[in-house]
Amino acid sequence: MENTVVRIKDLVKRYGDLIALDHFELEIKDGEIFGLLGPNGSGKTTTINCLLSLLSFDKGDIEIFGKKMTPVSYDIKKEIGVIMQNVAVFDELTVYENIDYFCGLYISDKAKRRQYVEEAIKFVGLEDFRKFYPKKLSGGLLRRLNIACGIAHKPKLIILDEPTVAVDPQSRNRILEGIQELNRNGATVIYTSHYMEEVEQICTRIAIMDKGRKVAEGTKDELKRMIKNTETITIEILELPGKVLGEVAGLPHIYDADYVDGRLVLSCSGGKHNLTRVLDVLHKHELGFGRVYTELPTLNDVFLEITGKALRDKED
Ligand SMILES: Nc1ncnc2c1ncn2[C@@H]1O[C@H](COP(=O)(O)OP(=O)(O)OP(=O)(O)O)[C@@H](O)[C@H]1O
Repeated sequence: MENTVVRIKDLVKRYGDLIALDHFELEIKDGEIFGLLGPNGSGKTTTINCLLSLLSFDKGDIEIFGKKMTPVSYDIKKEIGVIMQNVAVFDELTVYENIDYFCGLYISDKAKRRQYVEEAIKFVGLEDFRKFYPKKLSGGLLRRLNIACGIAHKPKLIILDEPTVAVDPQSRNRILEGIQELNRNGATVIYTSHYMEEVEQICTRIAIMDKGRKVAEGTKDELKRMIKNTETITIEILELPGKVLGEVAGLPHIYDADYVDGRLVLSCSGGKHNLTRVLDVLHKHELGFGRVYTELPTLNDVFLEITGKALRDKED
């Protein structure tokens, strides 16, 4: 369980003047679902491409399964399954033929290959689409085909680069459950995404990237413990006199209080009875209020606190 599957040391990758990876380090252990989380352009895809030796780099070392990774490390490559951001299948081949083609790159025994292809089709739920050509598949089904092509040869390390972009919720859930099942069956998984909810849902350990650097790493609980925020309280309230806002802001454990558009938002650090104390103040001043909710910190809060900006674009 504790064997190192991937080790990236001091990786530097430049595109001209742009430093895409800035002394990036990473260690991934056997059996992990490792999440590489970061906003667009933070260097996730560049990391994966360097890892796979698809891209040369300026400095650093990469080892996979304890061996140095090079463009001709075919013994390593055959143990890796890759599902890239852009769907890469042949339009002129059917679903079955596509999976058979990719599986055939690694598995020459025909009977074994037939079995593996059938297992992959079943795994992604494309049984009814065996003879379909990719053009006839919806975006979600096409993604599932892409995944089947990447995992049919039963790789020990599976790398998925944003596999759920532009995928409907049903296919998205299926993909996430599928990744967890592959992991339960023994595969180590690297999963890149800028969707923090997905990473929170399935990843056992997470590295957060920004501008080619690793800004934080740990389990999701460890990451959340790194920041000041432990709870955000929101109270819908029509009117809030300035002196009451001041009183609330002065309560213990509240380090930020904001009242905008009828919403009082309080950031708390530690403490057990923050909400009760706030409501006591409102009662004392006989102020009515609407909905009240409290939220635990998210990975976005972690990113926000470390980098000063939100993790993902609004349109996502
Ligand atoms: N071929 C290239 N030539 C020049 N710059 C590039 C190239 N590929 C990537 N970059 C730049 O390198 C940086 C890292 O890009 P990369 O695609 O690795 O980020 P990412 O985190 O995977 O983003 P996304 O979520 O958008 O895929 C970005 O600033 C990007 O514009």
